[in-house]
Parts: sequence; structure tokens; C-alpha cells
Amino acid sequence: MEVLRIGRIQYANILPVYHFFEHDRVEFKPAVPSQLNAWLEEGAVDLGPVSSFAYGLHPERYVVLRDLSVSSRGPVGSIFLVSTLPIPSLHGRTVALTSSSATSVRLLKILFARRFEIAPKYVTMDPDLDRMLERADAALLIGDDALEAVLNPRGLMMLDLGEAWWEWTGLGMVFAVWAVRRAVAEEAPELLHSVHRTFREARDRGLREIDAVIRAAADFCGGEEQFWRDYYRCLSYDLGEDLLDGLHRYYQEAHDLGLLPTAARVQLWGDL
Ligand SMILES: C=C(O[C@@H]1C=C(C(=O)O)C=C[C@H]1O)C(=O)O
Repeated sequence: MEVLRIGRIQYANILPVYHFFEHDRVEFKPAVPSQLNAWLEEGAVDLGPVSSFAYGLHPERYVVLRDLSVSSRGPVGSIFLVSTLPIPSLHGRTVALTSSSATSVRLLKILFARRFEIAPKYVTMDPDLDRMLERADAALLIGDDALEAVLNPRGLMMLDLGEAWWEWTGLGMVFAVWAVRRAVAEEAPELLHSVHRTFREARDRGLREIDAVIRAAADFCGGEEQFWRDYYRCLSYDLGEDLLDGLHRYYQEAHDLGLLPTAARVQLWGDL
């Protein structure tokens, strides 16, 4: 295997991990999470950050790289339900779900069913807030689409899903994990090891030299430096035991609601 084809989330959330990443045997394929999930499933990429829900659907096909994730321990800052009504009033109303997400869509369904005990109707739409709110009473956005809604507030109610999960469970929430197709882990363990190490080093440097990452985000997406500083404080990129506990609780809740065929357990590469 000459190069690894690696997915890259096309949002500012991932910049602290990718900004300093350099490796001569990788090729990046950028896309929104739902597209990366599909590419990994089809074998169009070998590994990358994918929705933790997508891993939970097929844990037998993948292994997970330890110590890497896109997570929050509390507010996440870029996953919001934008609502024209108070949450309890959404019962029986229509909620638009972004087509870019897999994890957050199920997280919202879990929070609504179990925490808020309401049952709205759901429609899936491309992430365009104006069009979503023409059809629905509330809209779920993730990534840069959610950040855009934060930067251009409309005076609507905004529920941060990381915060809602934290308040309800006392646990962190893992939105994305670095999943690798099992065949790739078996065929190219040395290359994978080197890429894994490079990701962790790039992440450590990105967090150490966060000012450079913040400047890149502000150049690329606009917004004040302080905005990005606060945003990156919300996100975690490790995969500690506490986050695995949060993820396993999410899989259990998803399974209980019939959203996942099994309550998946994460299999870390190297623990096989
Ligand atoms: C923090 C985020 O995490 C993400 C949310 C995902 C999902 O809902 O499926 C997948 C990958 C991450 O981009 C975000 O997009 O804002």
C-alpha cells in the first residue's frame, strides 16, 4: 500500500488536528461527515474521522485509532438546534435535520425522546437554515453551518447538543472517531502506525500552538480571533476513558430507541 486515503472533515472543527499534519504517504479527501461515512463504507477512503454513529452501525468492519476524536465535555459550540419555539412546544411539530450529520441527528432524537419526552416529525434537508425554517419549526445544524448561525444570530432559541447531553448524563459526547477499515489495518500496520503517530503529534502541536490554528480559522472562515479561541476551548480531540463511557452510553441509548442494531462497543486498534 503506497498511500493511505484519508478523509478530512470539511469544517473548522478539525483544524487543530490537521493544520500541522504532514506525511508523505497520505492523500486527503475532504467532505462533510455524512459523505466521509459513505466513502469509508464503500472503501473510497481507508480511514479518517467519521461520525461515531457510523462506526456504531458497523463496528465489525472497522477499528478505532486510540487517543483521537472530535468530542466535547460540555458545550460543543457547533452543534445546535435552532428553534422558533420553546423545546416542549416542538412535540408533534416538524424538525429539519441536516443531511451532513449522522451522530448529532441521533443524539437529538435521543435527547427529545428520553430527556425532553417529546416526539416531533423529522425531515432531512440540506443545511440551509432559511429553507429549513420555511418547512420546519426548528432546524439541526452542525459544523460550519452551525458556526454561521452563531455568527449571524436571529434571536432564536439555540440548544447546544453537547451541553444538553452533559447536563442530562454527566458525560462527554464523542461526535467523531478515527475509524480504519480492518483490511487496511491488517495489510499496512506499519504505515498506519506512522500515520496514527503523526496525527497525535499534529494534534498536540495544534493545541500547543493554537494561535496559528486560530489565525488559519479566522482567515478561512471569518470571525474574530476571540470567537475561535472560545470555540476551540469547547472541543476535545482525545479519546479518554471518560469519553468512551459517554460514547458507550450514547450507543446504548441509540440501541434502546431502535436507532442501532446493537449497543456497540469501541474496539481500539492494538487491542485485538
Ligand atoms: C463538533 C462537530 O462534530 C461532528 C459531528 C458529526 C456528526 O454529527 O455526525 C460528525 C463529525 C464531526 O464534524 C461538528 O460538526 O460541529
